Amino acid sequence: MQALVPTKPMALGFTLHFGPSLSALFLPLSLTPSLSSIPHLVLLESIIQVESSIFKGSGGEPQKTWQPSSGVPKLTKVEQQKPSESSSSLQTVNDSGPPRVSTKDLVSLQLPRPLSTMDLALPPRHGSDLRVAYQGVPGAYSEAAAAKAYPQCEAVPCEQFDAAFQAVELWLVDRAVLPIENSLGGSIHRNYDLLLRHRLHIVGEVQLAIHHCLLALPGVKKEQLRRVVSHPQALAQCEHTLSKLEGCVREAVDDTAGAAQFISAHNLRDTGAVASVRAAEIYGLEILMDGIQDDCDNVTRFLMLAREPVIPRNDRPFKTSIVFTLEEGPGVLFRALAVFSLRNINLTKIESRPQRKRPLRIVDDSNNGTAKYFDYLFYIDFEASMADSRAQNALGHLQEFAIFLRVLGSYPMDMSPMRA
Ligand SMILES: O=C(O)C(=O)C[C@]1(C(=O)O)C=C[C@@H](O)C=C1
Repeated sequence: MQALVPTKPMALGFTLHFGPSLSALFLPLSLTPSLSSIPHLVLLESIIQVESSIFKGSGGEPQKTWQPSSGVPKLTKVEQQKPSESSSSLQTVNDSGPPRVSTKDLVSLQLPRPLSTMDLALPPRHGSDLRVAYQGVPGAYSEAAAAKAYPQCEAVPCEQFDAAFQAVELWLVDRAVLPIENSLGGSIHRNYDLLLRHRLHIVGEVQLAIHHCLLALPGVKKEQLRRVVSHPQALAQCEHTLSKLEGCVREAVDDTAGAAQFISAHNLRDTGAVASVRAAEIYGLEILMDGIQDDCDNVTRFLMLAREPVIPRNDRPFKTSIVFTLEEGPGVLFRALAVFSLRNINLTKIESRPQRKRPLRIVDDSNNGTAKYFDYLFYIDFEASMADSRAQNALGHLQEFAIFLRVLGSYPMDMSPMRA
């Protein structure tokens, strides 16, 4: 676990080091103007990475850099062997003529093999070389979601959601895992807005059971607390329990684990944090209360984001997320939803967000009291893959009358058992 410290040499022959120092090991990524003002370097590295991902090594994972000599055993002369005995051994120095290479030899050479359509259909890299951005500091639920989505990945903390989006766009990380909705608190609107503002693709989803604890410095009693700090969603999810803590005010901070870190760093004996068991372990806090969420079924759904989309498939349950806008008028939203119902496509989520650039629409200025409507963006998740003709036809139909339509991603549904 570490803050964002890309140390890979860039194409211009020097190393970019964005991480401040070792002492800031847990400092999350914040994209500063100076960092975003180096697009040419980033572009160069992007090109390298695009090229390198064309090749696959024998381990089944795309290699970061393809070096023709790296996996190839040195070709040495096979001594004291008659040619007839060494038909399967590769000889470079052969006095009796050029070496003969059999297919068996080629297998042992471990040359990169060409990609097949099967490789392309595989989910994106889940290997240990993947860097995954999340919002928060170590111990945040988002970090656990990143680990569930990409086991053994290197989770990269980011200060804000926006920084996580940009980190993927700038090739500083490979993926981002960000919360989109919670079963108690509802939608995380900021991420809906950012999905539209950025050009990333949803490549997967992961659902995480959220188990909140009330944490404090060792030895502190519940009655001593005058303040409880946490992420606003976490505070809302524990409303019932927290309202029973007398004389305690609630304060929102960027993330749950950040709240725990804050108490620990400032030795605050009058402050508690709502955070995870892992946050308690990392920041040396004690668990005063366990499982304090209002409902034991507290689940947050996270999206996995990447620069490239996954290739939609039909052989396993897929979900597709879209965003669109409509003309104003009676029944237009009804017609939009009907394109799915007509094809028996199940909708799993619908969300509307005001259009920032066009928040008000004057519909009638003939009266004294001018009527104004809000204009909305509609976000819909439906249970079908873009490889499914029903989905293609539904979106073709929607496109006939939607002013704007974008597919945010078509990706495998999270069917895994719930775990915290
Ligand atoms: O603060 C964290 O630990 C987070 O990962 C953020 C977050 C959220 O944004 O909803 C994630 C899951 C929980 O629902 C509470 C907070």
